[in-house]
Amino acid sequence: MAAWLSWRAVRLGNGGRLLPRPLAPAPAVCRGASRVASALQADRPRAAEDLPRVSFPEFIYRLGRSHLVLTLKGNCTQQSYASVTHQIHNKQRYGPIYRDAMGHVCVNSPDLLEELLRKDEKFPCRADMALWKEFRDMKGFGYGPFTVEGERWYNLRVVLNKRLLHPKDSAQYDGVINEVVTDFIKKIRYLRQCSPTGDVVTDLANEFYLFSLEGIAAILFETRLSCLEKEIPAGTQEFINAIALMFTNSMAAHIMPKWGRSLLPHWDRYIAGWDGIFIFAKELIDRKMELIQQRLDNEQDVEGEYLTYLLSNTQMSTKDIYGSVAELLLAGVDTTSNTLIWALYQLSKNPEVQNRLYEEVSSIGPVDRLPSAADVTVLPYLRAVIKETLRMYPVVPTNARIMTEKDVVIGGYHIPKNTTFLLSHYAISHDKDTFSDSMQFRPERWLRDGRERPHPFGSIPFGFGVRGCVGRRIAELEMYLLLTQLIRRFEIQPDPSMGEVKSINRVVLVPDQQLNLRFVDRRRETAA
Ligand code: HEM
Repeated sequence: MAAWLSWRAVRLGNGGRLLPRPLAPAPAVCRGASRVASALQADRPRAAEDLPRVSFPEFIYRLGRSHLVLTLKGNCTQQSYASVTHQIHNKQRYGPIYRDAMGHVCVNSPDLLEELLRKDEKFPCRADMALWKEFRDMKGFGYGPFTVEGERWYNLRVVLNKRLLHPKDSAQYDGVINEVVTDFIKKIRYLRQCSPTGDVVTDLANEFYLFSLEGIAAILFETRLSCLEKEIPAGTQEFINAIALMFTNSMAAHIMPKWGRSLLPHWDRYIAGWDGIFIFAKELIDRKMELIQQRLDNEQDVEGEYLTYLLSNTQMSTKDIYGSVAELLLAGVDTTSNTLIWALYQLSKNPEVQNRLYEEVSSIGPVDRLPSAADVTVLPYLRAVIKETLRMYPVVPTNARIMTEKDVVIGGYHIPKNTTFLLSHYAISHDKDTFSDSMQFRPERWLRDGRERPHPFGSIPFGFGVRGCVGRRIAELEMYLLLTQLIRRFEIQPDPSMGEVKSINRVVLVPDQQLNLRFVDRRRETAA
């Protein structure tokens, strides 16, 4: 997901606006943290030009180096454009607030992140979504939660939040998620049987991708896509290919000037990708509309979950429903799938954590009793495992905000409106001052057992405030239910052929290599 979160931001700059005159005399020329500290101490805010700035040659050098490393590892595609550790390096070199080579203001400490997000506007703006809007305008589709802005966005969120975000509402999806989890476990058993040792599942990223797609589609469309069958239906596979086509050509489509669109193939591929996504979503929505109409014609009650709610209980137009459902679907796949990959990877490397988790999830009863949403809310260690996974691997490593209404003072600097702020979530959640042993997987740090709580803005993987993630509750439920079922049945062990897996930034944080793990049956397991 989340191409929208940072690619757009990379292009925006400060909206072309010239920075205003300094409000206070410029400080002596010095770099990095000491300069920021002097701004923080100043009575009056300093000008944005006084912020330390990453030089263009340095930016190019780092970009080139990370591409070279990934290329040498055979892992450089159009999407892998930067190592995420540059955030940590930049903080060490420039301090907690600085400008990058494009002029965006990078916020890189929990305190400044809190200061910025608490000053967010009534209708927060994440980034310019011009290119996404262009497709929707071309084809007559409405805007979804990522593309709509201002009061219209707010009104849309009121509708979308209702059946997704409130814990009580999201809990109703545990039945449908459990069905998907059960099929996923069958698939895992089948796949490991196919391995020479009978217990290794290879390329887990692909399997979790299919799981997440099946799960989110089951919730949104109230329809199973059969992603977890041995043979994926042709239409579903075309849809998966369309998502990949759109994302792999997004970067080029963003960078190229309009006149280049007819000369290079990327624009047409980008549009073809969106077409595939919308054709698929539209077909499923249209089918549901027909069913609802039939029931209404027969004077029967209309029952169902999310799509039925959107179609029959809200004032949304059909074209807006197409737009919203497509965006929800896109946002709901890479995010949960990558988080699950990282969770299993860390559990395989930390058997003592896995044992503690196993003890906890076993407490809910026999392995063949499906866990409910209510069960998982009382499993603090399970929740801590997911929280710690998202701290170490924030799926969206860089988020963005633009203050569109007025200038803002952050960290003692006066930042003009329409400047893009890049929020360095990866570095912030690895900050040694906030998290001791910040490179270690320590779920305990999140337990409410009397220990000191980490800074509330140290790790905010779902964002913050009214524009925060709308899918948070169902993503958490999916991850809790899947982990509960997996850990009760299997001991997850590293595959000896695998070395250390590092994260790279492909807009979402992904492993730098294929992940294979061993799924070994637990001795206490009773169900088949
Ligand atoms: C581990 C799972 C997930 C993570 C870590 C995650 C993270 C995020 C983050 C960081 C944002 C930006 C928030 C902000 O700017 O303050 C976001 C927005 C969003 N997410 Fe998620 N997400 C996840 C799963 C999902 C799922 C399953 C869905 C779909 C149901 C979803 C739908 C959305 C949408 C529609 C937005 C845009 C909201 C808006 O602009 O109003 N996300 N997500």
